[in-house]
Amino acid sequence: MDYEYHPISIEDYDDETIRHEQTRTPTKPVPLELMEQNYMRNKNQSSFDRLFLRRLFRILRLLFSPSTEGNVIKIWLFLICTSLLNEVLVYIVGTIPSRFYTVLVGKDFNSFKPLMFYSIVIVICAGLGRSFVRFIGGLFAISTRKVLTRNLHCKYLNSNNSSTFYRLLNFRTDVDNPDQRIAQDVENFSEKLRLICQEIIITPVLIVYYTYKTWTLSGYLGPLIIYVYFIVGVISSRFLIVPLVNLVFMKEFHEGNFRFLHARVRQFAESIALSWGEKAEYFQLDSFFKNLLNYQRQIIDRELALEALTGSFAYFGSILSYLIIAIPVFVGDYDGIEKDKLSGIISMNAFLSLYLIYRFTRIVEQSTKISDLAGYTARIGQLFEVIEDIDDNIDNVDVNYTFDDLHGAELTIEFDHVSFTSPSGTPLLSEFKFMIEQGKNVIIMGPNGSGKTSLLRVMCGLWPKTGGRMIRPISNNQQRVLVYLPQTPYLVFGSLRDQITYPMVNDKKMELVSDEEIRSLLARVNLSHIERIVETFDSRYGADWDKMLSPGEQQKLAFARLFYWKPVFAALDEATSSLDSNTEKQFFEICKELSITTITVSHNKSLLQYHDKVLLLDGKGSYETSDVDINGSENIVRWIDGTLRSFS
Ligand SMILES: Nc1ncnc2c1ncn2[C@@H]1O[C@H](COP(=O)(O)OP(=O)(O)OP(=O)(O)O)[C@@H](O)[C@H]1O
Repeated sequence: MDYEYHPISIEDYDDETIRHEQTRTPTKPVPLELMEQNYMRNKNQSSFDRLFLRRLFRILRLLFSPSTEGNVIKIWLFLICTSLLNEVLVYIVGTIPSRFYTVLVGKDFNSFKPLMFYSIVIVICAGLGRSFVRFIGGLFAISTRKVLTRNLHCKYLNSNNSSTFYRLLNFRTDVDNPDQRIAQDVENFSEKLRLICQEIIITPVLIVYYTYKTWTLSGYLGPLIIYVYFIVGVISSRFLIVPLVNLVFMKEFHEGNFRFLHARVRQFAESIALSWGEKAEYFQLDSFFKNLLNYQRQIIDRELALEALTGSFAYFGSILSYLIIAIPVFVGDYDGIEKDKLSGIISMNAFLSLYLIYRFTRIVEQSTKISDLAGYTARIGQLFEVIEDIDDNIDNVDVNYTFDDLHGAELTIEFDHVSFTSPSGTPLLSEFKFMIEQGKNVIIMGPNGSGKTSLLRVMCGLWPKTGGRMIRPISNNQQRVLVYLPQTPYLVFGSLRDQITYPMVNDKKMELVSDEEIRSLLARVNLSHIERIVETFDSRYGADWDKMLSPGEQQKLAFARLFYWKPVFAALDEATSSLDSNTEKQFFEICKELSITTITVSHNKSLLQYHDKVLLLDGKGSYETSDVDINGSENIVRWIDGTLRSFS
């Protein structure tokens, strides 16, 4: 399936088209306000209906699948058993006062002592029972979080199609803040689910039991009235839950933006401070925060109405039990029964129906938690759907070959009539026919925004094409085909050894890459002095790498990574922009020595001397190519200047 760019205007968004359209047609970024409007308009994305149930069942299926690693089923069964035991203990504790009453009225000291001992033991057990229910509830929440987060992580960053997260972050305008959804919404979901389950896990068993008991004492009318009462409660609370679900969804959207903004202040602290930008940041953060508070306030307003309804519902339940008892009394069913016996029947009846009603009110009382749960379910469910949608629609027209297919021949990356556009629909290259050959360095030049970096994105399979195909090699375990170095290197959240070996995934890095090897790589890129800055090669410096090294040193470290991997091709996207010309020369010479073919993006004509071919892009779809003739460097510069002038 080939991707096409068809920018969709926000007006075109409707429920059904969004998901399907956007999978095939990545759109230009949507401003935050429009995204918010879009969410508000498509409230059924976060509704409390069949979609909610479908998403919830999907999540529950994942949690309770026997192959799931989190032991959720075992913990769930354990929670049921502990809750039942706790219920029995609570019941026994409830009988203690009447037993004391009998013993005290009869002044029976002999029975008082064992009763006191028994009561102490039972009360301690009941206390322990309650704590255990909470403890196992906590384990349940952890397992839920573990299963959901790991599953999402796996789909987001560890799927067969390695660019799922990139497409999600760059092309999907229908999903905000995936990081917030994975980190925060899943946790909130797990916590709400635990609270609801803890409250009502054994309710079905108790309801069946007490329905039967009430039926035998008061006939079918008692349970029937209670069931009607419950259904009315559920239906009326549903009306108040529906708007709450969307508010919770929206609040989390703003929560995500707010956190992201704070993270950016941290990341760009120096740039902000050097541009005296504190006030601007303060006002921006404050306006985001106000938005967030606005939703939080709307939620508690709505919750007040919901709480008032469920509270009144609970109190009404206690009166209802007397109505149930009154019916047989006034209809005359109990006529002829002695008064003493009648009061016993009435009190038993009252107890049973009250208990049944209490169980139902506990369910209705979960309404606010259920509305939160529905909001989080919408956010997590939507993320699952979009990720799968991306994976189902991967561009698969390209031909990938491995080293084994080559039988010793040279590697090439071939663009076969490739066309692509920018996300806003501007054609950047049309019918592009070009071959990058092993051993022949290529330099890509052109005006700003002409699509040089985008060509590398297409080459690496990140951006979709509107036509054509590529024939390209893929890495195997022994040899990496391509390493990409951007202008601002990506420094990982780890140690010096991690910086050099990135993206190696191996706990045995220390054995695979010796300290000597690191030292020699550092020496090759003139960075030996950073050995003095770090404690050890394995001390982790988190986000501090950006501060510890100057931009030029960061670029040098990126080259150390390149020289460690020795790939066949290196895409150097302005990767030497902060280096002095001697270092630049030295690095291109090392690339040659290590047989690394460079695909360089640069505006710097002094780099021409290290390349064999030049590719000029005009940013409107056309391109020109030429061999770089070192002997006639003035000629090639003249040709480039002339061609670039003709482009504009
Ligand atoms: N994520 C994006 N969303 C929307 N437009 C984008 C995105 N990324 C790039 N573009 C647009 O695509 C066009 C090509 O961008 P690209 O980064 O490839 O240009 P470039 O030739 O590398 O520019 P420069 O010389 O400034 O580095 C630009 O007009 C840019 O605005």
